[in-house]
Amino acid sequence: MPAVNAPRLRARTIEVPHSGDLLRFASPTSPLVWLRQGDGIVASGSAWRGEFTGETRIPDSADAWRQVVEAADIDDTVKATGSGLVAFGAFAFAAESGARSVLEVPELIVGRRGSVSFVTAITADGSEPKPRLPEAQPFGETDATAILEDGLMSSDEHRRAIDRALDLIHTGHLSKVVLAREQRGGLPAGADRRRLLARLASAYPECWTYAVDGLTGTSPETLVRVLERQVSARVLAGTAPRGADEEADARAQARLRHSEKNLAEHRYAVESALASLETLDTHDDPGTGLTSSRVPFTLKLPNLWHLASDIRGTLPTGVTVLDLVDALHPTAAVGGTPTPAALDAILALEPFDRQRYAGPVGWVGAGGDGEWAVALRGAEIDASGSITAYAGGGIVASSDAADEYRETQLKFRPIVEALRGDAEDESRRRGGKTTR
Ligand SMILES: C=C(O[C@H]1C=CC=C(C(=O)O)[C@@H]1O)C(=O)O
Repeated sequence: MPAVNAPRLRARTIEVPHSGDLLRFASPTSPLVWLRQGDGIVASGSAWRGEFTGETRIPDSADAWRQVVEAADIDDTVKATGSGLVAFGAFAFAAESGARSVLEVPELIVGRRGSVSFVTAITADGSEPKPRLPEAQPFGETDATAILEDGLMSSDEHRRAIDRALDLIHTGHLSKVVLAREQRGGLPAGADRRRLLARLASAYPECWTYAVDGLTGTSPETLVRVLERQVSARVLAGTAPRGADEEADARAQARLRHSEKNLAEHRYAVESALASLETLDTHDDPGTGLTSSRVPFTLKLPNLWHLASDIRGTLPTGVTVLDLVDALHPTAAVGGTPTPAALDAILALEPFDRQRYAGPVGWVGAGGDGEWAVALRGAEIDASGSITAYAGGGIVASSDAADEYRETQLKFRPIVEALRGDAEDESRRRGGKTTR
């Protein structure tokens, strides 16, 4: 286990009166945000930061977190989801990535779960933390808008990459590989990034709106969630465009439900998630008792339909949510099947570094609980405002390149429209609801 420079953190949580719009408490330039349906945690400052790279980036972070928690002095009488000592995290998709994987313990967290609002203050210098609700900061004048353009993977290159992936599938090297493309742009200097996050959260209220170390987006896919030892995960794979009117939409939903191509793509993803979680089921207690819905359901998002399956179980003794994140990543919803061959194909066929796109993003608590999503429908936005957005799709034997390209366009929509500044209007047009 790598030795970690773990300071003795002190964390104090208090309940506060209803805090209103949480985003008003986030930093305009380097927000730490985890929100769904108005609940969640936002944070500022840095009390401790761990950076990890390479093959062992996730287990190294799990070890580091154990050491940080062991050394910490925590007083949390609120005991709500996300209260107490918490680290936000984001991990690179690939071991070879140049992107840093991070765990970040902020200095101040403002959170809400249902009717409970709370503030956690954290110090690293031995001083007594003084939690109090800071003043809400109105959004800045400069909006976080940008127009994105194709990056290294033009539509022609995307088609060529899919043809090569299909060759690998037809010659028996792979059953499925998820190929992505990227788009690039830049934020105006001094932009208030909370305005972008507000549009993402309002257009996709049932998705996880996230911002960690510049990784920004709104994901429909729960990689894994542990609350009071209960484990849940939502596997998404298989996609169809929404219909233009109610009837066409119902037809699109029915077609997706019966599409052999999409059902196959989905099956690979569920099997990989179940197999990964079962590797942790080696403890003395009765086990995780994992269950998954036998037939996927259709999940309606403002921009598309997905096939979805929920997995549930109980956390084995001695395991934290970061161990589950390590076991699950990368699922076949973002890598492929078999995983090693799919990862090799991604490295060979995508002419860019995915950075933390399709990697795990979320938070971990001192008790090993936490919520992690797959970082989809978003972008890396660096400190200078330079943006790289990503979207991909699962390629299986019966995939069609033109359909796959259109699917990536649909998956770019949340971040592209929020950056254009019109996601709120779009959500209103669509009725703004995400439903099962
Ligand atoms: C890889 C992405 O989506 C994944 C999640 C849901 C459905 C998917 C699909 O149908 O291909 C992908 O597996 C992405 O949004 O960039």
